[in-house]
Amino acid sequence: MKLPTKVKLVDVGPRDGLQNEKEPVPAEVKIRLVHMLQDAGLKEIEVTSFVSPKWVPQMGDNAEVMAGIHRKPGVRYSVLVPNMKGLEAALASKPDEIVVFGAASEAFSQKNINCSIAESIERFAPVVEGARAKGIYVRGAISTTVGCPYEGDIAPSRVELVAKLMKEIGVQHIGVADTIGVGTPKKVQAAMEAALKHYAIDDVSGHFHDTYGQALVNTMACLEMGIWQFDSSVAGLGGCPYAKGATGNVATEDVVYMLQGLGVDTGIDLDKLIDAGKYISDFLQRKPNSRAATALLNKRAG
Ligand SMILES: CC(C)(COP(=O)([O-])OP(=O)([O-])OC[C@H]1O[C@@H](n2cnc3c(N)ncnc32)[C@H](O)[C@@H]1OP(=O)([O-])[O-])[C@@H](O)C(=O)NCCC(=O)NCCSC(=O)C[C@@](C)(O)CC(=O)[O-]
Repeated sequence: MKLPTKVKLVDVGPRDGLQNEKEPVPAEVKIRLVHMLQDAGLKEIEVTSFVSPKWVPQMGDNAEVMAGIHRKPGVRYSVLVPNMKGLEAALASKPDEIVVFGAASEAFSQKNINCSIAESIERFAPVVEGARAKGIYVRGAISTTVGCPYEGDIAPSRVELVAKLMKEIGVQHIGVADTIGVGTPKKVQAAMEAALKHYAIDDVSGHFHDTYGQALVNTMACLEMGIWQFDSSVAGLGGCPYAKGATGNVATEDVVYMLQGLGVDTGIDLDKLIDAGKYISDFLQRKPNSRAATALLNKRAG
């Protein structure tokens, strides 16, 4: 089995991880979490989203959080942007990367961003153009690539179509998301193959929620295809407000532990990462949702 020799993890904890929290998480806590993640060696952090605060109140402090970060050289800071209003606000906070986010399912597109897939592409086109004109890298996330909470199974052809549409408007990288964590390895590989019809292997990443405990094995299935970029969330935080019942992303700690065991370089210090996960979990008054973090914290406690 030939695996990639290095893997890039984007920690989406501060954004995807916290967006669904009911109680407000103060900006200073989010900023400290970002600082702990960068100190642990994360090279890209998805910090926040410039969406409507009526839709996702938890991200209403986007500008404050971005302004409060002491940026570390070599670390990229990305933010979600759904439309031109979001882009204008995001540009002021100088992200390295923006993420436009669509879906392979019509129903999810309507619930999440209040428009059809075709309308979303029309909205994204000037966003992509505006960001790229400023030299900002544009990633596209495709939600519900395996299953949708409203439509059920999603065929790979639907993923391929959205990847094609995103490519046509200049999106530079595609994140293939299993929003509700229903995927199993072959289904996830099929969704990835659909995206790879329009994007090179270096421009595709995986974003797996862990609802059914499949996220790590799905990550492995992608590694076997040569995919080397993944989103993950410290302490397994998160979930999408418009995907009821779905749990957080695969825990960054679990992915790092697996990759260390496989001899694949991530540049991440697992001990420091566990500290970051413990910090935010303590704040939220719960245990980290990571098997590796739990085991290593138990070991630390003796
Ligand atoms: C897309 C919209 C804005 C459309 O929402 P809309 O209501 O159709 O938008 P609108 O253009 O009609 O505007 C309505 C109001 O929102 C305001 N507004 C409009 N845009 C913005 C903006 N950018 N920033 C701040 N305010 C904004 C706008 O100014 C107006 O304010 P009002 O006049 O009523 O006072 C809305 O549906 C929305 O914000 N949705 C966000 C949903 C979201 O954040 N979901 C979670 C992130 S996606 C995710 O988690 C999945 C992912 C990426 O992780 C991958 C996976 O796992 O699947």
